[in-house]
Amino acid sequence: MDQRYATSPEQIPGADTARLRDRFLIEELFVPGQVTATYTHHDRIVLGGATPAGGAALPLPTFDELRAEYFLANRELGIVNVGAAGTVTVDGTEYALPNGACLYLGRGTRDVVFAGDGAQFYLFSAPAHTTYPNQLVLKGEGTVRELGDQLTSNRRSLNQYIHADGIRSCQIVMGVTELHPGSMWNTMPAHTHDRRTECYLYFDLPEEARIIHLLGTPAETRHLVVADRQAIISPSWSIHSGVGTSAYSFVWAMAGENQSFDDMDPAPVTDLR
Ligand SMILES: O=C[C@H](O)[C@@H](O)CC(=O)C(=O)O
Ligand SMILES: [Zn+2]
Repeated sequence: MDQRYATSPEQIPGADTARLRDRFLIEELFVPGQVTATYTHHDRIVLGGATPAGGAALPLPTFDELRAEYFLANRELGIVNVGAAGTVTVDGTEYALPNGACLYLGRGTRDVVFAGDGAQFYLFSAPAHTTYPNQLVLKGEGTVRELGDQLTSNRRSLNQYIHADGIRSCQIVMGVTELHPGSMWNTMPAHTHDRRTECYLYFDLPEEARIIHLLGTPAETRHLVVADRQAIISPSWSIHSGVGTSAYSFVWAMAGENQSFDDMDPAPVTDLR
């Protein structure tokens, strides 16, 4: 399991490209036949991918770093399938996850088994104090918010799946934003939320395209060049916004002090440096 300790905004000035990528970018999540995981000490989020292959079922292991008998002993998990249709079997109950479906698994869920060649299950987990029920929601069946404008190249549909008015959880707030064709910008004007860490998994970006992802405090920004199906960690003090050389989608997911989606500190465009 990849371990990433927490970073402070004081570490941003002077960080070169390699350092920024080591700290904030996860380049490979979907490795056929494997479950990958990164433990970030920002809000103790674990994110990764489960990619079944060769017709074999792929169990979710526990990891030494968790000091837990099984992965979900003290945690909850949000899953979004960004690949072909697959299944997740949870303590004997099979859930079918077509592309774009989101499954929530509560604390205490013991056995989690992924299956389906071509399925790519994105995993986002946070510590949980109690058990909320396991629940599945299909693509487009959450709360949908239409954001942005063609004139500012940021028309996008934001789907909220795990949130206060949808699938309930202890900490996780999770959904998928889809850029409309011809729109390239997400989350601009940008924001921070000092009470939550957020991660983005960019996907459905053409192979030759890239996203220029902005991070840092509003007064001290940097960028990462991000390829398809790579993830970024955005500490509470960092903006998280990107522009693609092509349209794309991303899974956004947060954990921390509260679950209030609109608890954001705006970072006006004219304040960015
Ligand atoms: O705190 C919320 C997150 O940054 C995202 O949900 C923003 C987003 O998906 C978008 O603007 O398209
Ligand atoms: Zn945010």
